[in-house]
Amino acid sequence: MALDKRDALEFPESDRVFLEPHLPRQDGTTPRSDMPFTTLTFATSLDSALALSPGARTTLSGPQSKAMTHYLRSRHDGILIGVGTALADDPGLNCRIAGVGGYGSEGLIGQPRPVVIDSNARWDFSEDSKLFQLCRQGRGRAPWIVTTLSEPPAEKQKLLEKYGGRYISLQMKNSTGDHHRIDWNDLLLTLRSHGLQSVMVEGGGHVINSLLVPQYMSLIDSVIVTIAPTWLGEGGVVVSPPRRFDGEGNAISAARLRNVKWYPFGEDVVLCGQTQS
Ligand SMILES: NC(=O)C1=CN([C@@H]2O[C@H](COP(=O)(O)OP(=O)(O)OC[C@H]3O[C@@H](n4cnc5c(N)ncnc54)[C@H](O)[C@@H]3O)[C@@H](O)[C@H]2O)C=CC1
Ligand SMILES: Nc1nc(O)c(N)c(N[C@@H]2O[C@H](COP(=O)(O)O)[C@@H](O)[C@H]2O)n1
Repeated sequence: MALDKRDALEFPESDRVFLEPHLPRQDGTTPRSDMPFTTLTFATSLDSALALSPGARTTLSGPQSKAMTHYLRSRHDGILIGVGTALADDPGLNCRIAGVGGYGSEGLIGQPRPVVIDSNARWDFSEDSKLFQLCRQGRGRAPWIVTTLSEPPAEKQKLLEKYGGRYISLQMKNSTGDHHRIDWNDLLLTLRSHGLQSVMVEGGGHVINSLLVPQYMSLIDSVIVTIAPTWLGEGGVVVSPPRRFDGEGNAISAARLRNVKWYPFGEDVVLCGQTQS
């Protein structure tokens, strides 16, 4: 297998220092032993949009913050998206930083495990999907797909397993009365039990908005958001969690970050913070 550095991204050591306090510990220990260290990270426009429309792959990050995101990928065991993102983007979800597996070194060290929430196995992937191309090139791992089906489609399962991926079956949570959502506690516990000590949740809108609610906020250990100097306009996929109200019925902010730091990064700014003190 050729180990080709030509298309690798560079992320200099000097730029890594500021991120360190916001990242999973290097020794692999986690704040809670049964849960992965969970980072919420995405790129947004000034009008809080992730993409121009649900089906549109939209570039927001400039070159420096894109390299930063790939460094984040190298520092997490898993990278999680929803099926809407898989369908829209045909993403690679690998790490293309110089020096990680497939980009200047052997094996898959530094390559995160893609995890796709796809309750009803809607994602119609094939050998040609970007993720599997990268697997064949030794530049990425096959996905784990989280489904609520107890028997996922056999053909898709076969293809996944051929590349070392798998379906993970989880029951829908109904204790909150929401029969359409996988419970984040169950999901993260399951991923930890499958060996992921850290997970970065990358999107899209439904995934992020379902995590940014009071009952799950404490599961997020770190938030790292790239803000690009652009407005995408109406009709975009937006990060806007459900409204909250105080005891008197007045609207209050849905979520607020603490311990916030801002870092200019090329034309973008990267915001790091925590959902709790
Ligand atoms: N700018 C950025 O950093 C990113 C942008 N995106 C963009 O976001 C767009 C896709 O976003 P969305 O359409 O909102 O799709 P999505 O990626 O959030 O997936 C939504 C689907 O995932 C499943 N899902 C999510 N949470 C679930 C839960 N808790 N339980 C059960 N099922 C769950 C449901 O089937 C839902 O329809 C794409 O255009 C993509 O390019 C995606 C990731 C990052
Ligand atoms: N950090 C960031 N900046 C952007 O501008 C983006 N559009 C995204 N999107 C996310 O990255 C995935 C694509 O990854 P590959 O380049 O294919 O590996 C995409 O699916 C979104 O999750 N992120």
